[in-house]
Amino acid sequence: MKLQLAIDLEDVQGAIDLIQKTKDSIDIFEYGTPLVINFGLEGLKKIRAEFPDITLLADLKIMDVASYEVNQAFAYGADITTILGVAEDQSIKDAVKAAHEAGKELLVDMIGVQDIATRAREIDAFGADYIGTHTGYDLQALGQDPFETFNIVKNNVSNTKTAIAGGIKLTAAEEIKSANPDLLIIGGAISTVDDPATAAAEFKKLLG
Ligand SMILES: O=C([C@H](O)CO)[C@H](O)[C@H](O)COP(=O)(O)O
Repeated sequence: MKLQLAIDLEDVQGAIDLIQKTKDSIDIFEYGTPLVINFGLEGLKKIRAEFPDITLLADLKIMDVASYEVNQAFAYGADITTILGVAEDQSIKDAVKAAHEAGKELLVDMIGVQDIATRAREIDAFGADYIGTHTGYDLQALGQDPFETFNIVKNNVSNTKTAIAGGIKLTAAEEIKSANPDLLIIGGAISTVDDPATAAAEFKKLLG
């Protein structure tokens, strides 16, 4: 199981400081959607310049013009980018093709998908690298978590690596272990605490 830190901060220097503090424990750093909104891909380029060797995911949550946007993410330094599972089939197929032609990876984010089992099987057939079960902030605020949906996804894919995200805290250790995703994505539970380095190390220890 790999650990991804979602950096949903509102400034690039804060992201750089957070990477510096946590890099011993994190496998993949996510240039989060708030950074994309505030600084575009120029912020990603700055982070790549500071850290040439880390694995960077750009959380673009692409919906259309997939080949172009996927390639832009890679041109600015990403190793992985994201498209929404609710996008058109053609967009997801184009995104997979563009990512693989570039020698990079694509994560399909299932946020907002209603028929999880059917869409998971379809995305599995499209050849995406990761399928991400994701309870967004707006549903976290209503008390929802991603674990039940994750199991539906896991039972409906054969080739695609599984990822899980959405308000996951260390107190969910037993659920994390039982879900056993290929990629555990943690944001606020590391980035908003007083000691992010220790929090990241605790998650890493849990992954074994
Ligand atoms: O993708 C995310 C969200 O939509 C905001 O952009 C978060 O990165 C994801 O939910 C993980 O962060 P936490 O929920 O804070 O763990």
